Amino acid sequence: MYNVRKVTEDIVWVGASDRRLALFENIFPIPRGVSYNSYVLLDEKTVLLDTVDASVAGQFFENLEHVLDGRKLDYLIVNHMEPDHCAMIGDLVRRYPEVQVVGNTKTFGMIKQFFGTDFAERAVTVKEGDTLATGAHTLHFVMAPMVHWPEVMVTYDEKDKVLFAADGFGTFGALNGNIFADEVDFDRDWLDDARRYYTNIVGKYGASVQALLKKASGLEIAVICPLHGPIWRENLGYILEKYQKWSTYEAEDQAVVILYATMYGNTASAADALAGRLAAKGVKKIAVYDVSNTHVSELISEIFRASHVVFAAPTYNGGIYPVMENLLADMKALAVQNKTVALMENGTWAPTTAKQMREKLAELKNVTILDTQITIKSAMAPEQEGQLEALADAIVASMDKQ
Ligand SMILES: Cc1cc2nc3c(=O)[nH]c(=O)nc-3n(C[C@H](O)[C@H](O)[C@H](O)COP(=O)(O)O)c2cc1C
Repeated sequence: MYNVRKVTEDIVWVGASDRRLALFENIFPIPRGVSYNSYVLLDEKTVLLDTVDASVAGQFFENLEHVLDGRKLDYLIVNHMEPDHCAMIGDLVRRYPEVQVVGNTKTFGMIKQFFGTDFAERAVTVKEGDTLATGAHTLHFVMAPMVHWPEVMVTYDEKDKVLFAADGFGTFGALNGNIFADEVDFDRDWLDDARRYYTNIVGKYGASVQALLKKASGLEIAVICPLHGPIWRENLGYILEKYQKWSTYEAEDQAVVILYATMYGNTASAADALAGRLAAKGVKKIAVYDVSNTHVSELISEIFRASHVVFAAPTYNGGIYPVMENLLADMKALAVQNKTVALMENGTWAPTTAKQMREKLAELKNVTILDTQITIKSAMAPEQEGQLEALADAIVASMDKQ
């Protein structure tokens, strides 16, 4: 059964959701599923903006056929060539043989790589500032390289003031009938997934996102249509402010996140003890995670959110406990920056993780590593109470008063 919704008078959402996929990109757990958004503009010409992942192809083509209602498809605009959006280009061309494919030079390079042809006979190559008049609407093409692939562009509809934002403003989570952010409790139910999506998938490219936000600030935007998750047509400032913070690596909250690794529970106990001391000193909303039991994408998201992060890890064969080492590598890969961090190490005979974690964290930009740190020899001793207090004091002293 078709399932479509109007975004504006002339623009229709024809996307679909997958609630079966366990791992997005075969990495990220998506217990709430994911949507693949696609949009049709019905004007004198008909335009499709991006296709969908192969997993929802059946639903997508049923939606498209319903919306076109016997009309031919004139244009496909390819804003992003990642296969969760471009997978159906080949099928689409077979089903709608008159369609012209609109993309930039890099788009067509990738189309050739994925589909073995660059559809030269139907290709419309656009560049920054080019427009496409479809009747009452004029579409503007704005290049958005490395948000988060090189070929990415966004499309702006001048008439309805709609920005088709590619993966920008996207989030994990299936759409459940309510396709607009103002129809859901975004802050309660979606923000964590939006942050996890952004920080893990786009997070490395903050400078590119900043460049796009600057270009977008010159446009009058009433609606943001992302390729995943809810559409924004109200309170755009909310999500723009989040993007401003995430892309400049500014913490959303003055908050402490404690990340510990443990085999036998002693480092966990010390981490909890620190959390307790911080709470006693008035720190609120402290978050504590076991790195082995929390997906690294959630840890990355929490690290972006908070101003302060404590890393607590055992020494393992002379190195950093592997799961913690993996997290530190991921932080570097995703260009995490602008944090205040503190360290706790454990070791039964030669604890060295604090030094090693310090070296890795020092490679990140704009990271302040507190001098006060704690070494645990197997289990934290009651005599170390003073050290716990001192570390908690150092963390509190480095936090902005709110
Ligand atoms: C496989 C393995 C390797 C370890 N390697 C070291 C090491 O190189 N240096 C050290 O001081 N302790 C080493 N330890 C000891 C742990 O770091 C220590 O027992 C620590 O207390 C574990 O903390 P936990 O109770 O939080 O798991 C090792 C432990 C294991 C199981």
